[in-house]
Amino acid sequence: MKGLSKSFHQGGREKKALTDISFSIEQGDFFGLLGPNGAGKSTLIGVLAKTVNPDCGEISILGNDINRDWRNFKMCVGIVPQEITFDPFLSVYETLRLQSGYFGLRDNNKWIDELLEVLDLSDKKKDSVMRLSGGMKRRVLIAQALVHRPPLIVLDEPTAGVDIALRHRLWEFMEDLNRKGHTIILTTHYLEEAERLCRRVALLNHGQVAALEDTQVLLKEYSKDRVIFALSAPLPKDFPFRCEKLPNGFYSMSYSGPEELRRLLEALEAVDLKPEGLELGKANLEEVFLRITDE
Ligand SMILES: Nc1ncnc2c1ncn2[C@@H]1O[C@H](COP(=O)(O)OP(=O)(O)OP(=O)(O)O)[C@@H](O)[C@H]1O
Repeated sequence: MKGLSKSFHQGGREKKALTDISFSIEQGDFFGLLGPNGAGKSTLIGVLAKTVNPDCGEISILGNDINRDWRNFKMCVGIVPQEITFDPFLSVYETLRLQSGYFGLRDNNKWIDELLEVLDLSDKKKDSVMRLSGGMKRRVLIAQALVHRPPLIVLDEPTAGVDIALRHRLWEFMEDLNRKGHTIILTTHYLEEAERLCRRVALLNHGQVAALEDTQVLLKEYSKDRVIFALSAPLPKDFPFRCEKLPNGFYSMSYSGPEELRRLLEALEAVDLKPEGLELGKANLEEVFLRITDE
């Protein structure tokens, strides 16, 4: 996508939801789209779904422009929306057949059965969608987005409000889809989820790209590993490392790499202090997120 911008006008006021968004996602990537509430993630997904008309900019998938090649474009992408909306009178199976029809796929039953199997919905296929539990409805939404085997799958908060067991199953399912060659865009408020799954992330803030990086690079750049320990005596004032005293009396220090940690331990030994209850904390995406969105 290149130069995408979108403003909404409400009550005579202009709200810029997206400002000059430009980035590309490589085929086969597992890409995280992150950002606080109101950052513009849903608007961007709306542009991909063509439910939001951008003021300017271009967007294409595998060389198909959203306007010039809409028929091919829509075959390239499957979107799992955040909100659950179904035709209440249809069964799970009918819902998926209807969606197949939308893509002009008449003979799609074999693939629908496979999807139902892998999403553990086979025994629900005749049930009305509205009678399913929230987690099951979410799985039907995923099946619906996959009926046409799109190379790009966009998942807008697919695990919001689902229990831990199902969340893990969905993670495995997404990883499997990615292994099979599907490119995935995932938006989530669970940063642990993004950290675990996404190879690259874009962080949107106030409608702009605030960071766009390999997840591991971002972790290295913005957040440090941390060591927490207790001491039997206070640290001397001229101690060469900056340690923060926590409310529980423990000390915490950020460090980069094992060499710096080794030097800290040696410095403690040099002043006859022995760290107790030493705990190492890994850098995490939550810290990166807070730091960037705060700035
Ligand atoms: N249809 C609309 N009319 C007016 N303003 C809108 C509309 N859709 C979005 N906005 C505004 O655009 C901005 C971006 O909203 P968007 O829903 O894209 O954010 P988001 O990152 O998806 O947030 P969340 O994490 O809460 O889902 C917000 O300020 C929002 O109020």
